[in-house]
Amino acid sequence: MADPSPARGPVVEADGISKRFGATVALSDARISVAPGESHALVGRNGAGKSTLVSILTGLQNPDTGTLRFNGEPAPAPGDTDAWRSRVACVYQRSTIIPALTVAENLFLDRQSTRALRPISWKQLRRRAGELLAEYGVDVDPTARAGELTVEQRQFVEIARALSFGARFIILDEPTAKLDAHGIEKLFDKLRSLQQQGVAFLFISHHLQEVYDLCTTVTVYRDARHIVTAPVAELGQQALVEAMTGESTRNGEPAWSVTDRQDLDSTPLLEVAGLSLTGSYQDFALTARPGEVVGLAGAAASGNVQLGETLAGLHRPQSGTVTVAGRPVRTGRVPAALAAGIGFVPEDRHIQGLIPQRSVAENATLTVGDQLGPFGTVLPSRTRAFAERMIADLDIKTPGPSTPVSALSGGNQQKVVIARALATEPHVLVAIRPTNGVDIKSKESLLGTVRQVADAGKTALIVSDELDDLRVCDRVLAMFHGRVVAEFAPGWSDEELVSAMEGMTGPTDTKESHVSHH
Ligand SMILES: Nc1ncnc2c1ncn2[C@@H]1O[C@H](COP(=O)(O)OP(=O)(O)OP(=O)(O)O)[C@@H](O)[C@H]1O
Repeated sequence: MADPSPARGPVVEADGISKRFGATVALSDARISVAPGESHALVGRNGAGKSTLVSILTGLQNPDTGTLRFNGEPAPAPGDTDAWRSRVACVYQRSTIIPALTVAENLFLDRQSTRALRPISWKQLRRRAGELLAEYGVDVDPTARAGELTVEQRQFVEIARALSFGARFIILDEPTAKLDAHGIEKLFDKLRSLQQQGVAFLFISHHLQEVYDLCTTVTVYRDARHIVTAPVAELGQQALVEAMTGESTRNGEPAWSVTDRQDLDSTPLLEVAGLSLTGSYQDFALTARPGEVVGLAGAAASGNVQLGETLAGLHRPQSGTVTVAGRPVRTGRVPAALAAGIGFVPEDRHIQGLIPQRSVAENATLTVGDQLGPFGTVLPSRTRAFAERMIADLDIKTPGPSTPVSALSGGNQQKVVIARALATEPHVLVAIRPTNGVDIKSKESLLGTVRQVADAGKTALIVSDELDDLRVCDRVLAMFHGRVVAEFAPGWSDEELVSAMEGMTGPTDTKESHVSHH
């Protein structure tokens, strides 16, 4: 349980931390210090060493060098799980909640200690779960199955569980990656109220706006090193990006700004008509031409993700047709979608995207169909050449094409997924939240790559609720509860698009030419 004595010094203080993995230096003489009750952001490009630091701060890995103290005292011995958990709580981007179990079971799962928190009967378990949830202000029924909760409710349960071991310090590693705007708002409210109770946090995010919204202090890592720690208020966005990239961004126009595109009147590459999937979306229609990047905007329950997945063959719609380059595509089958020329970037690279033990080159070139068959271990030179080009084009940080993707940082794994979708030279690229977990600089080059694909005469569909993803699009369809509620030409304002995604479709200003209702 929580140490009742007042905190002596920083909740965590790490100094001179170095860590190598083979030839890769993940951290080099890095440091971090978080004061009690502080909201501290840690930012850096993909592969900067953030996750490695998290694994060291939580006792999952030993640093090669350096010192680590919690509340002024040396870190617990490796493997003393209870001692680590009582000093530092952590919520990872990937949920550790088990959907088939109740909330109460999830809360008390995996407790090795025999101390007060361990209940004996179901009744007691439920009561203790209720108390625990109340303590952290989490309004969730302890008897509900975790799978029935919303993404943010599940995350709250996870936060409550992590803190229930007594720590007053929590690490949140890209906690907003799976949330829509509404969920993010709720998470931030929760974090602010925890902070008022004296909980400090270390917040990792690629969304710099979130850092400004939530945190008072920011630390920047670059290439395994500590670059700067400063009050958020003293470091403008430009200075922050410069610290992350080591380059000046002055007069840097974003690489993905949309230019005038008049040449879009050729035959459609993608035609969708009357597409419906019960419970997800109804009567969806779209005609997209070569050279076009179309955005499919929408919040969590809008159906936009299921629609993108349907185009990739992952769901069989109840009705409707999909046509690529004039040929009808058999729906509901991934190989058929691939063969028809639909390239796909899935939402969850862990589930649908990658084979972790395989190399960067293999993952970048294998298609979903290939995954089903046997696999050679020798890299053909063509595969290697393609992979090397992609590594350069997408700025993938890896020792080389034969490195297993499991050794890559999260953002760099995402880039491999994109490379793979492009490997088949698809007519139509369907990308779901393609820049999820990708740092700001790589985001530019990645969206620039999508733009190039379209400029080369293909069509791209970006399914996302990220405004930066949608800004690259030639037009954006906004979905709400399974239907397209508005269409926007370039030049839309954040407010009007966000309102449309939230189901408020009334024209909010006089730019009628940008909004047409269906
Ligand atoms: N288990 C491992 N084996 C080999 N290399 C690793 C391993 N874990 C991390 N690395 C390497 O260490 C470096 C730092 O990775 P880390 O995951 O800490 O980056 P990150 O800042 O969290 O990036 P991202 O924003 O993409 O999540 C990367 O070059 C990565 O490839």
